[in-house]
Amino acid sequence: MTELLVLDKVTAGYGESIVLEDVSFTLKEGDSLALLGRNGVGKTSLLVTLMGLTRLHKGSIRWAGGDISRVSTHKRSRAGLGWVPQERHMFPSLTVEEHLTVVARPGPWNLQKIYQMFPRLFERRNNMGNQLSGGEQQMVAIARALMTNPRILLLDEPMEGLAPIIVQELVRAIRKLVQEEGMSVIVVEQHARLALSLTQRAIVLDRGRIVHDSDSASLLADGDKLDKLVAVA
Ligand SMILES: Nc1ncnc2c1ncn2[C@@H]1O[C@H](COP(=O)(O)OP(=O)(O)OP(=O)(O)O)[C@@H](O)[C@H]1O
Repeated sequence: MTELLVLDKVTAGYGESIVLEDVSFTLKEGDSLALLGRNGVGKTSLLVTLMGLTRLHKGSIRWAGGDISRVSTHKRSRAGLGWVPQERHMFPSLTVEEHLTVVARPGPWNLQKIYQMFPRLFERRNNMGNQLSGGEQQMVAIARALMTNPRILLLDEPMEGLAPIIVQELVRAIRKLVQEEGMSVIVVEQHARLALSLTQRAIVLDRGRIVHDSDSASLLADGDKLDKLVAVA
């Protein structure tokens, strides 16, 4: 399969300050990557950099064969980068269904397919954005990104702050996306073991640099190493 995303020695940050250094990796269509590391090591900044919202000091980002290093966020989104930021950005005056239809772009993901993936959103389709639980908001955020028919989903801590029962529902949906739909994903997650169980590959960042890159299963199997790298209990 051809390369979908290629980061080549990416050094980026906010203004003059650098938070990512010399970051290189390649993903192919259908790859799933867990992006792990302690708080503040640059995981969110990496997703934000893919969307063109930091200052790229050095290196390049290639997407589907073209250089997008200097391309606007809007164009990256149109080119198939589906970003689900940590803040869920619900509109209180829009229903669930309106949240989905306003961003729809042609492709396999439509309302019917979304409601199959998230039956709870079908039940809540006429509820307003401010009448949803945190978990339901997260589902809307993911569903909204899917409605743009992206070629990759960038998920920033999708399980954060959610009740265990909802986490299970989300995990099922993300697993289905990755394993059955073949969706390419990068998932940033504090719950390292959960993220590793959902993905094929894992990259660990420390102070903006890649300090580990392997398949997810082998990192999951090496608990000592994982704990050292991400300091989970
Ligand atoms: N908008 C910003 N302006 C300036 N510095 C920022 C900005 N956002 C993040 N940073 C800094 O960049 C570094 C990396 O932060 P980032 O949020 O990417 O880390 P993270 O690994 O996602 O952490 P967390 O798990 O806490 O979200 C931190 O030192 C942070 O203070």
